[in-house]
Amino acid sequence: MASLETHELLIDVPGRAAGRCLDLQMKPGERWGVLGPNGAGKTTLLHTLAGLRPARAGEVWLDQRALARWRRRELARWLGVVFQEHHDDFPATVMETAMIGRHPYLSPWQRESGEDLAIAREALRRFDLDHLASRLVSTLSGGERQRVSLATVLTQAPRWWLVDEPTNHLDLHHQVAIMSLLEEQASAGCGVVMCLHDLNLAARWCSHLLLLYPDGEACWGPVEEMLELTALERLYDQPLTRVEVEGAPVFVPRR
Ligand SMILES: Nc1ncnc2c1ncn2[C@@H]1O[C@H](COP(=O)(O)OP(=O)(O)OP(=O)(O)O)[C@@H](O)[C@H]1O
Repeated sequence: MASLETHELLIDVPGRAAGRCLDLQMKPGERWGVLGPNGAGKTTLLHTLAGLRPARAGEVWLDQRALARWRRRELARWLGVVFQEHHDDFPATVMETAMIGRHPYLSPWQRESGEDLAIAREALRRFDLDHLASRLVSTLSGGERQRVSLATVLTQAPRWWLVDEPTNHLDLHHQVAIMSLLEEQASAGCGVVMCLHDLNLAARWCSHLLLLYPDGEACWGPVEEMLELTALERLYDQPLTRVEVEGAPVFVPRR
């Protein structure tokens, strides 16, 4: 059971006095959405889950082993992270960037094989990036760069996807494409944790939700239990209207 768990985890949000300890049990096949207003700690949590940032207290466990006991290289095969910000200072093409996803599988001096290349090509095709394979990433639009980041993680083929705002910069077609891909990954036995700002994408595509409040409070559970109007209004400090569309809840901010 390659589950991702947090044991009495307190994320380290600078300046925050306290918060609720998180005891999450996230299982392969599940799609967790992390919701909360700006500054609530969504990215901090994601980075803590990835072992990129120390917790204030508690531990993250992956596959029944504390993250601290994993070797970095081994972890790189298990956890794929899509960051919110793209740092493309290094002049690399789209294909070269996607191929970074194969590095955890290669020894230091080993060159990528034809199979590695085929995996990267397929990931680029999946994100409509094949025609941009030889372009420098620095010349791409925001949405194209986001798709390169996602394609790089698809090339990496991790067991867990940790994605900070997957639909950032994406047009509607590509928003649905990435959410479908994450659903597909979960159906194939991967786990997904994604920070989202769009309540309606969360309602439609997530199996579980974690609500993070700015004061450090938190609650979590299956999506149908978490989409409670007053809890969401308190979360965003924003009156909302709930309607049903095609049997699914849709939340609209009230003016
Ligand atoms: N290195 C840092 N130094 C000081 N404060 C920080 C640092 N990193 C994060 N913070 C603060 O911690 C809080 C949580 O940040 P985080 O990025 O996790 O929020 P978020 O919920 O992802 O927000 P958003 O929705 O805006 O992306 C914010 O108030 C942020 O300013």
